[in-house]
Amino acid sequence: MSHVALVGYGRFGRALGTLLEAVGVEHRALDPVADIPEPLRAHSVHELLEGAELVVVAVPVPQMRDVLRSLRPHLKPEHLVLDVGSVKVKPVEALTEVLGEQVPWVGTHPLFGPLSLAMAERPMRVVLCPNPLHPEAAPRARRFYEGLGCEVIEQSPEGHDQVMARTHALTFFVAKGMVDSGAAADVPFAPASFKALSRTIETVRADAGHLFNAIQQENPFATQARGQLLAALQDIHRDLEAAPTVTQASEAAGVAVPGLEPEAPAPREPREHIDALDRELVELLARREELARRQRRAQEAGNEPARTETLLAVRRAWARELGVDAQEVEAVFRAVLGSGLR
Ligand SMILES: O=C(O)C(=O)C[C@]1(C(=O)O)C=C[C@@H](O)C=C1
Repeated sequence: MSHVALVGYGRFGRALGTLLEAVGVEHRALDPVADIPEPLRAHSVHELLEGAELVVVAVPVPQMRDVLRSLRPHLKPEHLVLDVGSVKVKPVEALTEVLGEQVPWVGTHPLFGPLSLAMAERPMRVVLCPNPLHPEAAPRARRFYEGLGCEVIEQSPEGHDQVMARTHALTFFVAKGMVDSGAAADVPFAPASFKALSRTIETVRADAGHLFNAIQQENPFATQARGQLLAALQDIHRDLEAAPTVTQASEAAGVAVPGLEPEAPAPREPREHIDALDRELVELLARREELARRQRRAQEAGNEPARTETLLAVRRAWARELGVDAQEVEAVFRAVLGSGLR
């Protein structure tokens, strides 16, 4: 494949570059503000696009239209332009308006980012929004993403944004509420149920605001989803305040109490939990294999046996900490290190 042109080298552009490198796809990047390593840096739009087939626009959604306008005079019908924004209705409007029928384009949303890529999380999913102006663009984009190891889901821009309003936007909304109200600050311990949200809370804290604003303000369905959530929370709050106990409140107002509903799911058998855990173990082995491959590429050849001994000693210590037989755990890791999965 000819090289991929990355327009924008922020958090996502850079992370995508690493993924391209991992699968051996050459890329070049242009960004007036980001630090781009010299071998990858294009010094002009002309240099960026020359010889490229795929042009990935990885800029904040509010800048998309202007960036597309500045690229437009340099784009040719041989190019394929993809955006990677977290919302789809507005970027697709900008693509339609600026590139129209002349230059092939398609809207896409990779449902992963720098954090999940750094941890080699799988599956990597991408939503693709085919458009009638360029029916051949979606299959080309699908081939590109599948070549990177992604699963591709096709959706309309509206369908995509409706789902994102109820998932992405609301999760970040709740997480930001917890950050801003101080609820999530310096918790000394937390129950397991908090863990699912804690990653989003960390993302909200690390985000300079671009991601949060894009998924809330650039999604035409987010206002309504937030309003519905707030109304539901107000109702729940009012019911809780009005009723003396949870059980009485649920009987009076229909608040669902897990486990008390007649159709509460039956607890899973240990066998099913074991199957689920084993599936997770296999997924973890796949991620470990990928990270180990990256580590081998990054690190200089050194004293392998000494490294292995240190690694095993740490795992034996973890085993003791968790009350598992240290020798058994060592044997498992020796098997992993000795297998093709290392
Ligand atoms: O993996 C990360 O670093 C992310 O934050 C990924 C994440 C998210 O899960 O919120 C961020 C924005 C994208 O639109 C999709 C995924």
